[in-house]
Amino acid sequence: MVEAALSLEGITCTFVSRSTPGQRYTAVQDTTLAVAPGEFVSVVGPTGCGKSTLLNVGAGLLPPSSGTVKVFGEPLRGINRRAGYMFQGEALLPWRSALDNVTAGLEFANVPREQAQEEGRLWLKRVGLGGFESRYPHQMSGGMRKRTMLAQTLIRDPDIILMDEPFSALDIQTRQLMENEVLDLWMTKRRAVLFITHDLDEAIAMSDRVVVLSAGPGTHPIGEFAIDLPRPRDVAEVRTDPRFVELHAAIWGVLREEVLKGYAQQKRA
Ligand SMILES: Nc1ncnc2c1ncn2[C@@H]1O[C@H](COP(=O)(O)OP(=O)(O)OP(=O)(O)O)[C@@H](O)[C@H]1O
Repeated sequence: MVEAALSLEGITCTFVSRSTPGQRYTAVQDTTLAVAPGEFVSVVGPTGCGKSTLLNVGAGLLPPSSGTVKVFGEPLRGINRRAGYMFQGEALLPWRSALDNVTAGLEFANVPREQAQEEGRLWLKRVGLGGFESRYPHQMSGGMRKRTMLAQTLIRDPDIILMDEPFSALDIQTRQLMENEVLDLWMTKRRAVLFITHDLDEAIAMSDRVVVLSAGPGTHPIGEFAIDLPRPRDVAEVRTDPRFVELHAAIWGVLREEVLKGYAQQKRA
């Protein structure tokens, strides 16, 4: 069997309340999830169920209360250096130009400035931002900022790419363009991707496999679906494929109840 690029084994995450120290909340319970090298896996689940928590565990940003994280078979200690992480929100430094934001990771890795700048220009071109090197974040649209973040994440060529609802703030057209761009880049490099989304259409259109999480507390996987749609895919066109419709119905059958539970919990909170 091929060694998983990222493997979360029996992960439980319990948070202690800061305001009431005796109070605990188990967000994720006994979750096992693996991504093979070159595989694109999406995790879907109701809002607040623990998707970001799991991704933070995989990134090494949050040590689990129990369970093991392995990266290419090695137990993870500290930050996952083989992973690139694209966050949900804005993660650009406002005082740096697009180019200087993209090259930040290379700078921290002590890559000589000239080489970093050359690679940065290349990556900005790849994400459709050739000519926008000197723009500052406040001078760019939301879509341009997301493209810059994508280049910033991919420039270090990580073996594992962790993405937390990267396009949720974008309008649907820009979002689909970016989803296709990510798929094109992924097809050329075939890195392991763990992609978090609450959008089932996006998950099916992008992935090889979709994992469904239960509502919290004690979130855990309750379903797993292989997405056998042919590649290359266009995320807009693939939605009309009868197999897509079939998969959507099957996954929604599992997810629907959990979404309702998650919604009811949020209303109570
Ligand atoms: N550091 C923390 N301390 C206390 N509780 C936390 C902490 N981090 C997350 N939680 C709680 O754990 C649960 C899961 O949060 P998480 O952000 O992982 O959910 P999510 O599925 O990514 O949510 P969304 O879909 O809204 O982005 C939530 O109830 C959240 O309030």
